[in-house]
Amino acid sequence: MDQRLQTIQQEIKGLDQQIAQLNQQRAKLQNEWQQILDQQRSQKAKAAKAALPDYQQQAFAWSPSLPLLALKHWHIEAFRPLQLAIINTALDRQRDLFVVLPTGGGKSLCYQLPALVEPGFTLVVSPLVSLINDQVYHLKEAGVPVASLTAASSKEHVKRIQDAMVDQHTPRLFKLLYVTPEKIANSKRFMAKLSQAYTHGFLDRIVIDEAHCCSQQGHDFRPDYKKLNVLRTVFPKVPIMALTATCPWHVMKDVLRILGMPLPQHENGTLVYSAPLYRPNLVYKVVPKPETADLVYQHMADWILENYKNCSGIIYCLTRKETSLIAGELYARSQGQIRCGVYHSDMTEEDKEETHAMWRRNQIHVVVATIAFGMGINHLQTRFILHHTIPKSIEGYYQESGRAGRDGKRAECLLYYRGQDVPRLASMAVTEVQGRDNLNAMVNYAQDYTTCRKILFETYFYNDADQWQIYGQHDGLVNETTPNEPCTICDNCSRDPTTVTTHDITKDTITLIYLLRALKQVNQRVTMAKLISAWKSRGLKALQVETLIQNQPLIRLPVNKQYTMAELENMVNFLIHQGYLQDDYHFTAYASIV
Ligand SMILES: Nc1ncnc2c1ncn2[C@@H]1O[C@H](COP(=O)(O)OP(=O)(O)OP(=O)(O)O)[C@@H](O)[C@H]1O
Repeated sequence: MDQRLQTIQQEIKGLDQQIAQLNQQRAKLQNEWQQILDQQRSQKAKAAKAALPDYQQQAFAWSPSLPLLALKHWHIEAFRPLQLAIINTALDRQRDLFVVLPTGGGKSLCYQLPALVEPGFTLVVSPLVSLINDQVYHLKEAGVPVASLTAASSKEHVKRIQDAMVDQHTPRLFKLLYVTPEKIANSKRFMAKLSQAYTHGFLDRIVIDEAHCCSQQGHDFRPDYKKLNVLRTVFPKVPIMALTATCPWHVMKDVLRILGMPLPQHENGTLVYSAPLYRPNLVYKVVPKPETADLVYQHMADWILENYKNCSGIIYCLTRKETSLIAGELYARSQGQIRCGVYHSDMTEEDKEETHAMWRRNQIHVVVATIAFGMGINHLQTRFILHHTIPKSIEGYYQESGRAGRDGKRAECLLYYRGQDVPRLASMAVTEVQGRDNLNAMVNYAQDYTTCRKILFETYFYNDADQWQIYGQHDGLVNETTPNEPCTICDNCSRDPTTVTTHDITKDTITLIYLLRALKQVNQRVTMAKLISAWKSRGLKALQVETLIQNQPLIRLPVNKQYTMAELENMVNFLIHQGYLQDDYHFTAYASIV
C-alpha cells in the first residue's frame, strides 16, 4: 500500500513537472505570437502612414484659403513649422490627431483655422472658464464667430446657443463652441442637442484642449476630463484633436485610451505631431536655497533688482500663506521697487482677475502665486519665473516655467532647491497616482549638477518615444537644436566642470543604514530632519536608542562632519531616488508625516 502511495506521489510529481514545462513553453509561444502580431501591426501602420498625403508639402483643395484666413483673422503671415501639417491633417479628416506643441507654440490656430474652413462647427472642451473667456474674447476680436457655454451662462444664452447648434441655416452663429468638461459630463440636455447636431452632420470636430488633464498619471488631472470618453462612443465618426504642451509618452498613452483614440502604432492610428519642447530663449538654473527664510527673501529681492528691475515675472510658491508673505517681504526689502500682487485659489474671481490685469498692464511687476496661476496666462513679456519650492513634477515645472519669454526674447527660470522641502512635497504627492515617481524625477532634475537641463527635459518627456511613429519630432520651432545637443546656456552647461566634485558616499550610507536598522529594531519613526541631525551630529544618542542595539557591529558614528545639512538632505533624496531607501508615510488627523 505504502509503495503504491509512493508511486502515485512520484507520478503526480512527474506530471507537475510536465505541466510546469508545458506552461513555460506556452508562455514562450504566446510571447512570440504577440511579438509577431506587434510587428505585423507596426508594419501595416507604417505602410498606411506612408500612403497618407504629405501634409507638410502637398496642395489640397483648401490650401489657397488657409493663408488668406490666417492673415485676415490673426494677421499671421507665415505658419510655424508644424502648424500647416496639423491643419492639413485635420482638414483631410482621415485620422485623429494628438498635438504636443510647447507652451506658446501656437496650438490654438491648429483647430481654429480648420473650423473656419469646414461647414459645421467645432466643439472645444477647455478646462477653465477663464481660459474659455480669454479665447472667446480674442476670437471675437479676430472676427471669428464663436460661442461658449459654461456654468455662468444665462438660461436665455444657453437656449439661443443650443438652438443654433441644430439650426440648418448658414451662416452659422458660431464656428467654434467652447464648453467646460462638466457640460459633457453633467448636462443631458446639452448632450441631446449635440447628438442632434451630429445626426444633421453639423459637428465637424471635437477638440480636447489641455488633454493631459484626462490622465491621473499626469500633473493636472481633472475628474470631469475622464468622463470625456463618452464623446467617442456617442459620436464615433467625428475626428478628435487632442492638444497639450506637456505630455510624457506614458501619459499620452493613457489619454488616448481614455478618449477612445486609436494608438499611433495601430493601422489608422492617431497621428501624433510633436515639436521639441525646448525653448532656446529660456535659461534654466537651479539655485541652492539659502538656509533661512530671511536669506531666501533677500536673495530673491537682490536677484530681481540686479537682473530684472521693473520687468514682469512670476514667483511660484507652495502655499497660499507663502504668497502674501513673500510679496510683502519683496516689497519691503526693495523699498517698494518690486511691486507684487498675489494670486491663489482662495481669492474671489474678481480679485484674481484684478491681479492678472494689473500684471499684464505692468502696474505690478511680480505675481507671487500658487499653481492656481496657471493655464491661459499669456503675458508675452514675462522675463523670469522663480520657484520658491520645487514643483511636484517635471511636467508641472515645464508648464509653469514655460510662461516665461513668450515673446521669444531671453528669459530666466530659477528653481530654488533644498532637499528638506522634499518630505513636505512627498506627503502631498503620496495620494496622487504616480505622485512619488513624479516627485522623484523632479528631485533628480534639481540634484543634477552636470547634465544639460534641455537634455534632462527631453530624456524625461521622450524616453520611450522610439515606440511611437511621430511626425515632425525634429522640425520644431525657431532656432531648434537637435535633441541630444546641450543647450549651452543653462547652469549646468555654463558651469566649469572642474568645480564639480564627486564623493564616494558608501561609508556614509552604511552609517545611515545602520542608524535606520537600529531605529527599525525599536520601532521608532523619524522625520528626515531628525534623521539627518542624528546622522550629522549626535548619532544614536540623539535618538535615545543606543542602549537597545548593543549587538550591532560597531560603525563609526556620526557621519563625516565635512557635509552640510543641505548636502546630507541631498544624499538622502538621492538614495531614495536610487531605490536604496524608501520613505514611509503615516497620517494623523492634521497631517501626513513622511
Ligand atoms: N504662425 C504664427 N505666427 C505668428 N504668431 C503666431 C503664429 N501662430 C500662433 N501665433 C501667436 O502665438 C501666440 C501663442 O499662441 P497660442 O495661444 O495658440 O499658444 P498655445 O500653444 O495655445 O500656448 P498654451 O500652451 O499656453 O496654451 C498667440 O499670440 C498667437 O496669436
